[in-house]
Amino acid sequence: MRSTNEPVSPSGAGERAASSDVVVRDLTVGYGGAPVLRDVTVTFPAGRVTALVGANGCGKSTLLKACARQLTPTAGTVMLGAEDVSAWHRTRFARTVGFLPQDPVAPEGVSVQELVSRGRHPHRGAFGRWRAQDDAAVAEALELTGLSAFTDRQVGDLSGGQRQRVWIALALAQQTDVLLLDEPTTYLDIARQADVLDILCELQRSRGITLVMVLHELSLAARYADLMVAMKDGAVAARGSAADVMTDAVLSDVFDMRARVLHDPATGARVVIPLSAPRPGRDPLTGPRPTTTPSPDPVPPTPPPADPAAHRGAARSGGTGGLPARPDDLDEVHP
Ligand SMILES: Nc1ncnc2c1ncn2[C@@H]1O[C@H](COP(=O)(O)OP(=O)(O)OP(=O)(O)O)[C@@H](O)[C@H]1O
Repeated sequence: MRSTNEPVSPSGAGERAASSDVVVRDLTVGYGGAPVLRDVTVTFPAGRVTALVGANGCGKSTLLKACARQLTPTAGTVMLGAEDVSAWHRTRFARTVGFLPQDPVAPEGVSVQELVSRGRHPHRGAFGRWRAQDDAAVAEALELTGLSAFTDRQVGDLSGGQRQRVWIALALAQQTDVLLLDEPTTYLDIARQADVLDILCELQRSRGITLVMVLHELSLAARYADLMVAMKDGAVAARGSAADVMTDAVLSDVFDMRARVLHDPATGARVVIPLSAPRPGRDPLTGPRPTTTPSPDPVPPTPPPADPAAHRGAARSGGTGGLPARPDDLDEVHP
């Protein structure tokens, strides 16, 4: 996969002006007449990276699908800037908005090159002619995703992670101003996750595209997104920077769990530590407490802090639940 320190060469779409905000207004949408989202209003800012986070089933994919015109709202609108996209011709929409669903299915027997080339369909002329710029866009997408050596392989023969990169390449080949990606990193190993997000964010910077991604890995979401939108029960529960959204309180609310967020000042990264629900005989961080005979050399209990103010702080935040002392280089983030 290509190093993201290299500039991304503009092939066709590279020098476009920044796209418009994606504005979701009073949106009610669902399946078979049953709403999943009710009166949702949220803006995904132009030329920025937004991460959509939230528990399984809270409506992230539904929101993305509505933005991609895969679902028809029963009320409300999706706008690009000041324009209601429901009125757009589908070719115009496909040239402007790219969408990668959660579990795309490749046609049987299709090669990597063929599938990625489908990203160029909206750009084909009146007679469907294939042009040099289409070749360039496909080659660039394959190179960016590290798939240049895979062009003749059948998509069905690839690993889950390789297949996911093919779908990302298809979305890149489409060269749209807006990219909506539903869990683009799910099947990728940790290095490929960072590669793909580096590439997407580099494209966002160099081309000014608007990127909206559903991400389950909160630490990655916090690291890469300019804006985080946390959803709960079909509504937006929190919206803001990682510092605003990645807090113990928001995560506890949105995911219905106890969590502790650590901030690494060296990298700016935020790391979420899920804590087990308090249960008798179970330490929230380390799991079950031994109930049998103590070891011959037991670790002495941690003495209470000398500073009474530290006691009060711990009590206000619900206590630390017997957590070990924080590493020195990690600052805890509080709401
Ligand atoms: N095609 C469908 N038909 C009927 N109900 C659906 C359909 N797709 C999703 N739902 C329901 O809509 C709700 C929201 O689903 P959605 O896929 O938007 O959640 P999500 O936040 O993306 O979840 P996950 O993190 O598990 O992908 C869920 O209750 C789900 O069962």
